[in-house]
Amino acid sequence: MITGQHIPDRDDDIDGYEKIDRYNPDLIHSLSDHYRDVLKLIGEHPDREGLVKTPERMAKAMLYLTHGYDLNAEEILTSAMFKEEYSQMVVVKDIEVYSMCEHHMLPFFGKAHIAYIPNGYVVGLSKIPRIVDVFSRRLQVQERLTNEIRDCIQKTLNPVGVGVVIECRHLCMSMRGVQKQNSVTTTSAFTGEFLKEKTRTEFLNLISSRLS
Ligand SMILES: Nc1nc2c(ncn2[C@@H]2O[C@H](COP(=O)(O)OP(=O)(O)OP(=O)(O)O)[C@@H](O)[C@H]2O)c(=O)[nH]1
Ligand SMILES: [Zn+2]
Repeated sequence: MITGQHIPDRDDDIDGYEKIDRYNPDLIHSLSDHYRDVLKLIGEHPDREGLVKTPERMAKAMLYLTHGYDLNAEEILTSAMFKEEYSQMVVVKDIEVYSMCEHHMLPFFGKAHIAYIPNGYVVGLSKIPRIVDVFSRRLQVQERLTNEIRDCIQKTLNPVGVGVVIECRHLCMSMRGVQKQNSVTTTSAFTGEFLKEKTRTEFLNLISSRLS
């Protein structure tokens, strides 16, 4: 039985998710208590030396792995938009993705490749990987992650088009379940010019080429 349970204040709303005070010590304490119970329920001894600090570590790790709920992708993008007459495709590829599937809360990880064609404004390059983190550091499915990144860039930057390709390995498919060690899932989402075959092909060629 957990005592002194901390129920987070829910007073704000980002992207439809309720904002919590993620690093509130009471919340960490309450989550640690739950993880201590989890350890007992899987047959472990939470008081043995190696596990004494584990519930707190798990609580802090889980709060970190879901910190994307606290971030506002539109704010991040609008904080670094610059008027620029560049009208060719901008591609940021091989962006590391670490997320957790919402079905098993096991990691999926891999790479995102993102492109847009500016429409009077470019965005600070670092902001593109930052918005990948906003949406990936949540409980996700790969398809929704892909669409959320596309929609956020389209809505905020209003480019001529956006292309997003994500390739990931899902631990719920390799270390358990169907146990396929080498399968990779690819998802994609496009708007505007990227719906045309010529532009999409240019993007796909650019992300498959390697710098020597
Ligand atoms: N579409 C999609 N499915 C996912 C993703 N991550 C995990 N899944 C799947 O979610 C499904 C959940 O299916 P269930 O049958 O309810 O769960 P399960 O019994 O654990 O399924 P198995 O993994 O087949 O053992 C599984 O097929 C997972 O492979 C994702 O990002 N996108
Ligand atoms: Zn899963």
